Amino acid sequence: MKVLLPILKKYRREAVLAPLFKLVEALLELIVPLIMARLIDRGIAMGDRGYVLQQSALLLLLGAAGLGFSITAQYFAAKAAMRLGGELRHQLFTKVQELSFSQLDLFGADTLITRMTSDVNQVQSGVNMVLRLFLRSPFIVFGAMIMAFTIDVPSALIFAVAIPVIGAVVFWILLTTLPLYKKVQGRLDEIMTSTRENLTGVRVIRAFCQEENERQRYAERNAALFAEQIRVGRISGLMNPLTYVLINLAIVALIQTDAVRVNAGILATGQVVALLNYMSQILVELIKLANLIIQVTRAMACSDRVAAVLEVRCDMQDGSEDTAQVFAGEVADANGRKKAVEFRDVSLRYDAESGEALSHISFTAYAGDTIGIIGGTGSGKSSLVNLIPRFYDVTAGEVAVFGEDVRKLTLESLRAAIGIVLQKAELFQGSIADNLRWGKEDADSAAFWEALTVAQAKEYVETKPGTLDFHLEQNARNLSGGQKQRLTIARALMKKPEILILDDSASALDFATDAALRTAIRESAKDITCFIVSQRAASVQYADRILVLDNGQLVGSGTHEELLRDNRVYQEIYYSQFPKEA
Ligand SMILES: Nc1ncnc2c1ncn2[C@@H]1O[C@H](COP(=O)(O)OP(=O)(O)OP(=O)(O)O)[C@@H](O)[C@H]1O
Repeated sequence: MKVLLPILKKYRREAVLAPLFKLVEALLELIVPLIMARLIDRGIAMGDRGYVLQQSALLLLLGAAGLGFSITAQYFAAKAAMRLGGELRHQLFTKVQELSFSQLDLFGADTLITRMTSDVNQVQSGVNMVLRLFLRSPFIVFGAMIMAFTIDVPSALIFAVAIPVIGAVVFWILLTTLPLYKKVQGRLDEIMTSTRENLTGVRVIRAFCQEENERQRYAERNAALFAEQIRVGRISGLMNPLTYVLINLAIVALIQTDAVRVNAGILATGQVVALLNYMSQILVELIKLANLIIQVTRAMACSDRVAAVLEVRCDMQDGSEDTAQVFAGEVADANGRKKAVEFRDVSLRYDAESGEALSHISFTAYAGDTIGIIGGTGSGKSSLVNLIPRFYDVTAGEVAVFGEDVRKLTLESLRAAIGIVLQKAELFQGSIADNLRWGKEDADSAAFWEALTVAQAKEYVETKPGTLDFHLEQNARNLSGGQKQRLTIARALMKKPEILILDDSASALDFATDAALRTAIRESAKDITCFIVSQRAASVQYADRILVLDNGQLVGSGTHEELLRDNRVYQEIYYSQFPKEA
């Protein structure tokens, strides 16, 4: 509710008008049995045709007016609910953009997708129903009871007993199903994860003939969701039969009592019809109320899940200093060199349970240096470079860019100064130019071609229909792996960054292109500080300095020649790729 109320306040006109119109409709509905009673007792019983016609016309008028009020109420309720849904989705999207990488890792992409789609839809339809029914249904239930009292007190006492009993049943079902709905949504998350994994990895699944296993796993998850839905359905399915049985028992009691009272001349037939009518109205409204409660229960469970994301405060505080100014103000050392990146005794742990991904790393990269980072899989190479644009915060120590702790720099200016090409080439639907504009919004075609040339992508882009306007499909599936990588490198170069990080981003390139790429980068921007992460010794061997990582520790630092002479880990990596005899 905490997240819903402020949004609903913005649409208070619709949120107030919808229940009000429903209330007027309910009022008209409550008058109908009274008119029917008069029509029977005064019109039909006394054979007054004119009165019958007059009252029938009044009934028709009430029906038409009720319909009009109902449609207007539906309109306002739907409008408020849709606006709320749209705004919730927007807020979630904005929050997801704000959260740190660790927080995103903690939630996981799949649950975030379910929360932004299915959960928001549930909340939206819950709110729609609440606006229409939360005043109307109780009003009819209690109004009908009061009307019954005005007709006949002993008959009305039956209402007074039936309604709380039914209320208790509904309340019990509500309490029992609320936690179960949360479990159902959790199972939906699992299905979502499984679906996404399967769709994105379909080629690998087929290549490894894992279709049957995957089908099996999916079936298990689906069965778990089904079982959970059946459990909750069994309990909530009791709602209608139980309430019907109770109301019908009350109707039986009512007929029994009233038959005697009609015989005794205390009640007229029309009044009995009105009482039965009120009982039926109560039945219909209680069923609606029960369904409303089920829907609201579900919507509340979903709104809690949405609120859980919205209430998270980003654990990464933005700094206040501008990176460009810090860089301009930096004083060169005695050798005339400026520090670009410095790791001061840095350790990183992704979460409390796991071990350290990086332990006590210290090194300095000077402006214009090319730093190679090499190590086995999982040795911490990506973790190390991810700390420079502050994708994660260090657990201990300090990462400084241009001499200043990255935590003191504004994230925007820090990331604007860094071009990063990630291991997995992510491109977006749109033209090649659209993708390159991510690096520089107002770039012209000369800038595009310059970046493409350095990234060794010019030749293949020229062959594509429409060249810069060539349309990339989802995940750029109409490009090869190497073409995608070169385009992501060009996109990073568009920024003209001070620091360029290539995180294993030349792995799909052949050795000649990889070498040409490194030379072109060096020639195009002499002052650029370049980090090249790779498992290939050939990609890093010409770096000014190579950092060797092993199990999160910095086990070597030096030039290729120094490391080849003294460093066991580097020797192992190098000779595994270039055997000595070769
Ligand atoms: N987001 C994350 N959450 C938790 N643990 C992580 C995360 N990213 C990496 N790790 C862990 O940190 C360690 C170092 O991973 P990292 O990706 O930095 O290695 P790497 O040297 O780049 O490996 P590779 O060459 O295979 O890409 C690994 O044990 C990995 O499981």
